[in-house]
Amino acid sequence: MVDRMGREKACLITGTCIEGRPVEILIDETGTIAAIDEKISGSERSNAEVIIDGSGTLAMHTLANTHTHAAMSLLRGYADDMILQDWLGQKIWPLEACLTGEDVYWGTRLACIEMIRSGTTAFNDMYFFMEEAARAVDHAGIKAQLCYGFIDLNDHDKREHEIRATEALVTSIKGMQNPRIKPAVGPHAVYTVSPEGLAWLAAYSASEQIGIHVHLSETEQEVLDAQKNSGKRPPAILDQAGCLTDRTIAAHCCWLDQADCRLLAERGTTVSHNPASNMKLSVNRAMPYPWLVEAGVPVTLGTDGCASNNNLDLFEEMKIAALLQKFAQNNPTCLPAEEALSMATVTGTRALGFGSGLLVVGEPADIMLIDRMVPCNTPLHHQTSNMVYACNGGAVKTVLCNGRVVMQDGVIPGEEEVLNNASRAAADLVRRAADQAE
Ligand SMILES: C[C@H]1O[C@@H](n2cnc3c(O)ncnc32)[C@H](O)[C@@H]1O
Ligand SMILES: [Zn+2]
Repeated sequence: MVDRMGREKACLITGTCIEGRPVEILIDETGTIAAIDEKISGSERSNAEVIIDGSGTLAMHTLANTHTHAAMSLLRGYADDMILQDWLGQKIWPLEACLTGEDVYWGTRLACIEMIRSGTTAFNDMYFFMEEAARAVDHAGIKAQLCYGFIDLNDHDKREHEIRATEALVTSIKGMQNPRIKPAVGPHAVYTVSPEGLAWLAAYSASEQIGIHVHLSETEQEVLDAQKNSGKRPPAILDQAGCLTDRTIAAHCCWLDQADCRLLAERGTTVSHNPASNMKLSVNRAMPYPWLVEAGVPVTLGTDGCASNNNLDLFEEMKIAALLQKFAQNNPTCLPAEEALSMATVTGTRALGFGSGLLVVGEPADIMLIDRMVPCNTPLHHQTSNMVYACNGGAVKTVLCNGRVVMQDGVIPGEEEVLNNASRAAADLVRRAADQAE
């Protein structure tokens, strides 16, 4: 907890519940969970200078969004109901050519507010003007792994430009020395990055010991083109360049075959499942969840950007993931609620390197307090079932990140200013793109 002067303070959450057990949670001045007990003892509770009344709530670890493009919140509803190649080529990339750093700042602030409102305090982001995204995450008080979306289209000069942009972002984020913000590298996909670009990114990420965030095997076309152009499937192309590592998060992965899944498992790569985006862009195949689990690949959850989802609510994503897999496998036991919740908490948080994703003593106090007295939590036979199948992010009342309150009883300081600036930035961006097209 931080007071008005910016000093860290110990804090106590009273009156909440963890898995049906009434508890109090003590958070020390470093933002770590110090104690969880039915009643925190008098000597310990006297350390807490701030009390948060959690009565009528359920306390849970917050959620981790492992694939998004946060500033695409400005493009929400701009281009719907199209296939991926047309959506990117005809609508999204022409608009993105007109983006400014200020757009990315306000778009990312807007995305952070939306994520906080729905219980997400850590995300994995790939976009442009990422120094501005880092500033936005810093101001929002949550956690992110940020990378520049590297696209060289097999062009030498573009590649040099993308290399400089990647290095500049990594240097800038390291210089911030903010443990809530990490740099990564972001090869967009095998169809937009040359083998030389991929090899440079692999070597650079290894030397800096930072993550790799990539789109992988999203469409059948991507796989067919890769085979036609190189004789290899997309995971093998990434692997040959050194981009499949235990620091890699690969998004989508809808068109993997069983051998691809085994390769990802051998390399320790994590997958981000993005079911809403995949269905909306109609990629025509569900990510092969049973094959990935059988191979031992960690599977996490991401929303993708707001132009293909069109929100950042991971509660909705948990439900959509569970329903899509059951439907695709014709098996109602596939991806049960407990697994959907683990993907969004434990596996996602670990993949981003922000802790265990568990609400236990010694871990960062990344905590959401969920309203118990709402229809989606009435009755509450099985809490996990309510979280995955009944609730959406609207049930979240209060959110802490590293022990700092970022939303209390539905109030996020500065929200109105962010909404106003994001609306203006979105309108100006669309106007500039229309002028450019004339
Ligand atoms: C960073 C770039 O990635 C683009 N993008 C957003 N969503 C997708 C997707 O589902 N597949 C491929 N590329 C995507 C984004 O618009 C940026 O240009
Ligand atoms: Zn994406």
